[in-house]
Amino acid sequence: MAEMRLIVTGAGGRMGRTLVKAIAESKDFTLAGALEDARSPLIGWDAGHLAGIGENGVKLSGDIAPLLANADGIVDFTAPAASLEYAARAAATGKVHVIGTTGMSAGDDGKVAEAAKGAVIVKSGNMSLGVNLLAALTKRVAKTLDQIYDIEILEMHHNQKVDAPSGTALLLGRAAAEGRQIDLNQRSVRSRDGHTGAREPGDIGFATLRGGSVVGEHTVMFAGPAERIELTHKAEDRMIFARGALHAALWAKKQKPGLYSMMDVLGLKDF
Ligand SMILES: NC(=O)C1=CN([C@@H]2O[C@H](COP(=O)(O)OP(=O)(O)OC[C@H]3O[C@@H](n4cnc5c(N)ncnc54)[C@H](OP(=O)(O)O)[C@@H]3O)[C@@H](O)[C@H]2O)C=CC1
Ligand SMILES: O=C(O)C1=N[C@H](C(=O)O)C[C@H](O)C1
Repeated sequence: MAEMRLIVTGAGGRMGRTLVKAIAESKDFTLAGALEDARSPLIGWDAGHLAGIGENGVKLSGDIAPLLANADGIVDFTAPAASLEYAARAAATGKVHVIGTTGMSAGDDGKVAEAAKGAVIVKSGNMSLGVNLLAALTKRVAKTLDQIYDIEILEMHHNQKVDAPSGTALLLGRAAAEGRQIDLNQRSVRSRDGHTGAREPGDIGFATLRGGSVVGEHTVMFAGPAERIELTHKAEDRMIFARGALHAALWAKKQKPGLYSMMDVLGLKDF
């Protein structure tokens, strides 16, 4: 089988460097380009060097246009504005676009859905098998237990993370809401401070911790009378996200244009 040629965006970032390494470790992919913001001081640096695997001859560039003709897809862990631009480029050229970027607004999600009319887009707040399995379990438990069990989602990440709650926490919240057949937007409590009053039954609460070098930890709690059920995932290495994203890219190559999630990729939608 021919290798899939992938452009990695944000190639100087934590996930970009991990993706460059994951691509080098797999026989299924070739690095077709490495991008950073055009104003980045990393433009011109060697992507392999930055990833700690030795020079690979792919220099970081600030312009995706000339790279697209020789690529099958884009793997993108950057920032919301950048991912919207790459989604539009993917749609215009019919390339696969795997989006791991979190912190997008509802309006941003609408633009991604629009772009997915012309491209196969896989977007997920977490590309790991473990978290997507956790989401499937969360949905099932939320459906089984009645509303007397309060749902709270706790996450912790490293001190450089810029968005909260994490994309994963929101993904787990949506899974819980789906299990309970409620609208997360109507029932989510993102922060508590001061005299908040008692907890409203049926709300889904989010709590955020930031510190140190934590890759990503998430717990969904079902707190009932005299007992508590907790489902937890702890990411120990960003490689789990990178390998998930590459798996998604290969899967996407065989799909029709549309917007897909990792639950589609992993066959967990009807779990
Ligand atoms: N879905 C998942 O499984 C996972 C998702 N993530 C998400 O991925 C995103 C990135 O995370 P992380 O790697 O830790 O963050 P980093 O800040 O380390 O990396 C992001 C990189 O993207 C660069 N960038 C910004 N704008 C552009 C642009 N227009 N074109 C190309 N590159 C650009 C940034 O450059 P600069 O610093 O100069 O702005 C930076 O180097 C976050 O939203 C995070 O939440 C992370 C891990 C897993
Ligand atoms: O920014 C990160 O680091 C991570 N972001 C994703 C999120 O927002 O959930 C996934 C992972 O937890 C790491």
